[in-house]
Amino acid sequence: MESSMQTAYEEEMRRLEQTFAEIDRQLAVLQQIPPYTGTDHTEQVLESVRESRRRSLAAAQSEPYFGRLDFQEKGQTSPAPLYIGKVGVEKDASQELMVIDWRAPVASLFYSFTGGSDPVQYDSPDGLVEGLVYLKRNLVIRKQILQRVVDTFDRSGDSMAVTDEFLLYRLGENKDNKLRDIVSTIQSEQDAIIRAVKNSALIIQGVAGSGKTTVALHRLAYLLYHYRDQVRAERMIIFAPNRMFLDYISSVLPELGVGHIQQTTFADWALDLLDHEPELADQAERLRYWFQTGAHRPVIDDTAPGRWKGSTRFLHWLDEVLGQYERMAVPDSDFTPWDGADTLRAQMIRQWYDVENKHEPLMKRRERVIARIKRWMDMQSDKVWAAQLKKECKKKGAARLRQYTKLWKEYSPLGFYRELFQAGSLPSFLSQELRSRLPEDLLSATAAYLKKKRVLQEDLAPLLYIRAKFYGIHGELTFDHTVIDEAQDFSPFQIALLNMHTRSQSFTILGDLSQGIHEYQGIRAWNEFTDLFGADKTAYFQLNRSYRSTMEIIYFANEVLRNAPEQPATLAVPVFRSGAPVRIAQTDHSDLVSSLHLAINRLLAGSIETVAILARTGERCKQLHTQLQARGLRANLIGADHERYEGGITVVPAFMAKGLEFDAVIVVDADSEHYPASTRDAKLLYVACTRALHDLQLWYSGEASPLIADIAGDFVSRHSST
Ligand SMILES: Nc1ncnc2c1ncn2[C@@H]1O[C@H](COP(=O)(O)OP(=O)(O)OP(=O)(O)O)[C@@H](O)[C@H]1O
Repeated sequence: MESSMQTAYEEEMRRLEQTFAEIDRQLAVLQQIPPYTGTDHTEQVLESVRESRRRSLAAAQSEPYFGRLDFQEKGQTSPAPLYIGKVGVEKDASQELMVIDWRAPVASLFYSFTGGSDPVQYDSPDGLVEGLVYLKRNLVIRKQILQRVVDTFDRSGDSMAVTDEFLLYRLGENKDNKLRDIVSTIQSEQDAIIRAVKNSALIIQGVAGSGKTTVALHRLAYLLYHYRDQVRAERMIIFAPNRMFLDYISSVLPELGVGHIQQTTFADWALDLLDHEPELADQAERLRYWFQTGAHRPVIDDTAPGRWKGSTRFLHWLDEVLGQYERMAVPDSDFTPWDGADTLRAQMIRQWYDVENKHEPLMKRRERVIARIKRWMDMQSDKVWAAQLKKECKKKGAARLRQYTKLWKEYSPLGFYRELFQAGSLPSFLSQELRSRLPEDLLSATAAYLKKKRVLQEDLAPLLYIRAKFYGIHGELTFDHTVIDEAQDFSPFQIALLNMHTRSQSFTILGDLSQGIHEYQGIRAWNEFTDLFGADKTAYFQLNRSYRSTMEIIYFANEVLRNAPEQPATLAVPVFRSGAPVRIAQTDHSDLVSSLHLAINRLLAGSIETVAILARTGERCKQLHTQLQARGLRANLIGADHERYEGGITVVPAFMAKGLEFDAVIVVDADSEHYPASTRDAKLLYVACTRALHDLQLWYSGEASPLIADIAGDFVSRHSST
């Protein structure tokens, strides 16, 4: 160790000991107070504050901070060291901040500072604070042991740039089966997103591995800290593509000290709201259909059911239908409860519906008007004095009301939706002209599913839209903030629907158009979403640096995209982390499994811990998995319904691997049949390649995929056998 670093290490050891002593002291004080279990509200609140303090101090006890920034505020005579950790620690006696919470305004300097001798500033509650940075230091403390001290900027040194040394050290580590927090190495472009203001729809286009998912989770922790009076964790929601992905990201928020945020898939959330009246059609079947290769491959254009039903055109169509329903729902007939009673004119009922309950949702209006008719009927029966006659009138009245309400049918969202597609006579609120605007095959295919109470993914947003129009959206179903991950696979209709559930358009929407492999339901350009919010209510960010993979892997994956007929808008820029060249190998069909077995063992014998075999289809994965198991290799097979990602060796279809990462990836069947030269296939292969952190191999037999056939450079090595 150089002597200056030795001195730095010793200095940090002393500081660390003082911090531990203070944390221990504060914890001891808190632990001496017996937990309050009584019913007094004030005491309960105080106890919950103490409990959360106990928990955060306990977490800080083993790793109190990870960074130090020496900052001299304008007007001060010398720089002061600021220690930054996951939770703030104040010295009780002096209120001096021993550790600053990473989300505090001053901590933003630690992340946004990119070097140079010029003054820097941060936004504090009292206005802009200016000053000079003297030192940026990263500290690795594990289980109370100071393991590393790395200076990434030193004003007294030779270079004025912040170095990537510490970041590279972190990126070089292997990954287990969970995504982790990145508080110690958040980059300035990521920090800008994390700290962006709450009330705007943030749309983030980020290349594979740019940290989108991670950044979104850190942003939630930031919003909870910064807007603590306006947002609650229970009122925030994250939509992720599948349950396995939710499991994969489930550690980050607890690591950041955040709990209770709803994390779900759109389908699970929607089906809950629809009381599980419909059932989702078989997902595996659907994926098989859209991801097949060869002559039967479906064409994807704007008439694909997912794109059609996910469009704002369909939303407007539904609006027209619901408008018709609103106009025609009230029966155009007077109501006389029994012979000899007054008659309630249709016009009056209409007035109750159109004027007095105008602001209620449709089914609520129906309920209110019918309740009003009942009250009117009670007033009528009050005029009848003879008890027996009164009883008869009431009975008659109830029967006639039943007749009347039959004319005013009560619908569930599914029941209503079904009528829109049903063959035969049209419901009164659906004109022939309106119906004829739906494509014929869409009508028949949807009707066939609905007959069995089954729906497709793209039916869920329309159903929820009908639900909202029927019953409204109550407080508990509105969100303070909504995060949508892999948003390129969402439709404009879904986003419009979620906007109805989200206060102040407070969204973090993230995705990558180059990974848009579910184009049959997703978007092609981000303006399909920005148009919904309006340009002034949207903030657009781009993340182009990729942190997951080595330079070699990123260069290679970029070439795959370049070989597609449609050129990508942006390409990933790697951080300077070099590894082995991407290995393209020809393999013989007959010894594929033994080659895989060998290659996996070779990888595991080195520094690799997680390996994925990525194939084109679920069936192929099943086959390979069985054969590998037969050779005694323990591997996890991941299918459409998989709920957990266990790490180790994984066999998974490329489309299911989206969002995940592995130390090493072997893409099998990278031939011209499985990955022809189409943009769809290029995106799929890009997703597959960018799952790898350190090692990527593509194996093919026969003819190599045209997407990889002529990629050349020192980032790739070609082999005639595996
Ligand atoms: N600032 C950072 N410091 C350290 N690691 C980082 C940083 N940013 C991202 N990473 C790492 O890069 C990897 C990719 O992150 P993440 O999965 O959030 O990216 P993504 O953009 O959502 O990727 P994809 O679109 O491919 O699913 C993760 O291992 C994450 O920990």
